[in-house]
Amino acid sequence: MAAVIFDLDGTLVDSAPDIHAALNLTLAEEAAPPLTLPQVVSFIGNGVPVLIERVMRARGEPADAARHKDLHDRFMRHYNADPATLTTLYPGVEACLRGLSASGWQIGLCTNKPQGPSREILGSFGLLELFAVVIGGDSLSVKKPDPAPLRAAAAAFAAGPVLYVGDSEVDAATAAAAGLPFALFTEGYRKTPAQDLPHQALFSHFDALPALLQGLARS
Ligand SMILES: O=C(O)COP(=O)(O)O
Ligand SMILES: [Mg+2]
Repeated sequence: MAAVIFDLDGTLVDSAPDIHAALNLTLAEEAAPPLTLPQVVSFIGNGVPVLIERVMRARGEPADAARHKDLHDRFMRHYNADPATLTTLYPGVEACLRGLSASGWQIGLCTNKPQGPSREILGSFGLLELFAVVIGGDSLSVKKPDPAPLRAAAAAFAAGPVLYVGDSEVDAATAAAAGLPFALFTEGYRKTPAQDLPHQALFSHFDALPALLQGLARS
């Protein structure tokens, strides 16, 4: 039985608009100027604590634990209140996931986003029940690119090939560290040229993914 584990932000979903909205609600509370969507996209990938560090750096603020906690907690209140309204599935994602499930693939999620909003986003699209395991940024004491979260997701599956699908430098590094074949989705939040990231396959639309996964599972 083959299994495929997916990253979430920038891979299955374009979640930046909701993250952007929650960050700007947080900044508006202190009459601070808003961030642009491209700025916020560039901050996503390493989980919420790093997202907030990057916001503070972009605003020229010095590192400060109390300030970081205040921004983090206020952001999470806004984000948890509304994580899915502006979030969209990338084209072909639903058909791809349902097709993989129907043809016997086991499916998992490994994301640096906390489990709560991750589950809520998948649930809002009616897709949560397709996932046999959900590992979020708060599931373990470490986040991707540490391989532990991906290994924890892979451990949910019985013997057989386990593949990973993601969009970013973090995902490529995590797959390499975990020793899993990696399919890179090229339309997400990546900042590095795809050819400079370790990967076993590339794809720009989810219609192409099932055939790629079949090939990787046989290799
Ligand atoms: O929450 C993030 O920073 C990114 O999450 P991801 O691991 O789903 O890309
Ligand atoms: Mg991602």
